[in-house]
This record gives sequence, structure tokens and C-alpha cells, in this order.
Amino acid sequence: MKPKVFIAKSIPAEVEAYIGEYCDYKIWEGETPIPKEQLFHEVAEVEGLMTSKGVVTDEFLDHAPHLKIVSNIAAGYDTFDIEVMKRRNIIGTNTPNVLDDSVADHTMGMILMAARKLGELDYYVKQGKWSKLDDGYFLGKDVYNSRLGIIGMGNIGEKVAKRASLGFDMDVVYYNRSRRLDIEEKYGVRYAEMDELLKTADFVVVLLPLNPATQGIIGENEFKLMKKTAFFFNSSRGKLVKEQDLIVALQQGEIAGAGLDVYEVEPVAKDNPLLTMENVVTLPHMGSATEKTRFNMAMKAAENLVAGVTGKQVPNIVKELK
Ligand SMILES: NC(=O)C1=CN([C@@H]2O[C@H](COP(=O)(O)OP(=O)(O)OC[C@H]3O[C@@H](n4cnc5c(N)ncnc54)[C@H](OP(=O)(O)O)[C@@H]3O)[C@@H](O)[C@H]2O)C=CC1
Ligand SMILES: O=CC(=O)O
Repeated sequence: MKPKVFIAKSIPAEVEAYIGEYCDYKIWEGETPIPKEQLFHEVAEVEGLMTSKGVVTDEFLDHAPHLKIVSNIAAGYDTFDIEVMKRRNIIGTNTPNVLDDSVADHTMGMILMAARKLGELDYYVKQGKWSKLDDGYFLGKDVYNSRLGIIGMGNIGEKVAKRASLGFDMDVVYYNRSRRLDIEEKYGVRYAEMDELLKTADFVVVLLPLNPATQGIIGENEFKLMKKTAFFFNSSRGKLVKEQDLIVALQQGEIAGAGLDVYEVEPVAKDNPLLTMENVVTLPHMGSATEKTRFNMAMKAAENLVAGVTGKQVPNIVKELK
């Protein structure tokens, strides 16, 4: 008999077919996330769950007594309660590496949008307001030859560093838990303590995982250290940043602007003041969203799932659960 699994998100047909070769599966076809009570019902009999940002807690696991693996279709896994999963011997996997280049492209795009006001210019033309070309307001800041500070030099941080250093001639400094001498050598980037990075960078981007040690790592003090002319970007998780402090820093002109793909609460509230600020680029958590990358993420998550329920070696167990 094939092991039973539940897939809580629609996935490409080819990936579904692959899972079907090894598993007896059911899939959530809804366009909005599966309601909690329904998920609890669906996982009652299954050994594996494939999900995107599914929350794994004692309460959830109490409804899934046969569960062996939660395969997350994402690089981030902040929705895993690691201590609970360790205690209950649940395998947890993510999809690293296949999305790094797409997220790095998106991050550079966000930097260019904010610095060169690309979103505002697009809107200006489409509104039929283009009457002259020398509007002082639209003059931007150069990205090339400026300093980029990367907080979190992991898989995605490295790809951003490569683009910034080799493609945009940026002077790249980074802060990370551990030194990355390999990346320093390959791309000519330099390690800096957080304070130095914040005080000197023209563009600051956060690419850390969200966990109890990093939650709220950027707040009032960090924004006060930044240059008034500097821009702040978050491509990783909203809760790394104290969002109210970011709003105040922007309102008080402590920094020049921001670019956000992620927020404390998602989807972002319609009355969030960030949505009214012209110097803030607001994107809907789409860093990895290309057809090819989303396919590769789904396939990687499927391979993790199948390995987990068929007793094979599971390739992408998150490091805290290894
Ligand atoms: N916007 C989007 O669509 C996407 C967002 N993401 C987010 O981006 C995050 C980063 O992804 P990825 O690059 O793959 O992750 P990695 O795990 O490869 O890199 C994270 C880096 O952060 C460092 N780090 C961890 N904790 C700390 C700390 N307390 N202080 C300083 N440095 C720390 C790690 O250091 P060390 O080397 O010592 O472990 C590591 O180098 C994901 O966790 C996810 O939340 C990912 C994909 C898409
Ligand atoms: O946010 C997306 C991810 O892959 O993590």
C-alpha cells in the first residue's frame, strides 16, 4: 500500500504525477490557503504533508498522529516549531538553493526601483503626466559604485553579493554569524560589524532567516545608525524588522527610503502607512516567483516528501533538525 500524503497547495501537474507514483495523495485545490480546521481534518490519516509556510505546532501535530514529515515549499521555515518537532520526531524539510538566483534578481530589482524611482516613473507615464523630462523630483540615486550592506550572507546573500560586486561595481560589506572567507575571496566583499555596516552603507538589505535570535533584529537603534540618504530593503521575513520603527524612521526622514517584499503581517493591511509612502517600494512577497523556480521548488519539496514517507534518506532536512 502506498503511504498517504496531503498536499496543501496546488502544484504543477508533473510534480503531482511524481508524488502519485509513490504516494496515495489528496491535494487542496482552493485559491486561498486551506482553513485550519480543514487542514486538521485532512492530516488525520497521513504520513506526509507538503505545504507552503504551514504552521507546525503541538496543536497541529495532535491532529496528525501518523505524520512523519512536513515538506515546506519554501527556503524559510520559521513556521516550524523546532523544539516541538524535535520532541515529536517529525522530519522538517525546505527548498534551499533552487531559488537563490531568482530572489537575488528580485532584490536587485527592488534596489533599482527604490533608488531610481522606477515604480513612480512608470506610474507617472501611465497617468499621462509626462510633459517634460527634467523634473527634479524624479532624479534618483546611483546604485553603481555605491556601498551595499548585506545582513545575512547565506545562499541568497551570496548571489546578491555577486550581482552587486561584479555587475554593479558596488562596494559590498556584509554582516553574518560566521565569516564567509570563500565569498570574500570570490567577490571581493568585506566583513563588517553590524554597526559599521549600518553607519556606512548606502543600501542595506536583510537576508536572514527568521528565528527567536533574529526576530526584531532591526529596529529604532539600527535605523538611527543608518545614513539619512540610505535605503533599507527586506527580502527575507517581515518580523526581522520592527515595522513600526521602520515607519517612524521613514516618517522622520531618518532614512531615505525602503523596499519591502515581506511584512510583519501578510497580506499587508490595507491601512498600513507604508502603502502611502512614495519612497517605499511595496511588493507582495514574490521573491522566488518565476515559473521555473516555483517548479523547481515544488519538485524539490516533492522529492523531500517522497523520501520521508518511503524511508529513504531525506535530502533537505533543515539544519536544526538534523
Ligand atoms: N522573499 C522571498 O520570497 C524569499 C525569502 N526568503 C527568506 O530568506 C531567508 C534567507 O534565505 P537563505 O539565504 O536561503 O538562507 P541561508 O540559511 O542560506 O542563509 C542565512 C544566513 O543568515 C545567517 N544567520 C543566521 N542567524 C544569524 C544571526 N543570528 N546573526 C547573523 N547571521 C545569522 C546564517 O549564518 P551561518 O552561516 O552562520 O549559518 C546564514 O549565512 C530565508 O530564511 C527566508 O526567510 C527565502 C526565499 C524567498
Ligand atoms: O519566502 C519564501 C521562501 O522560500 O522562504
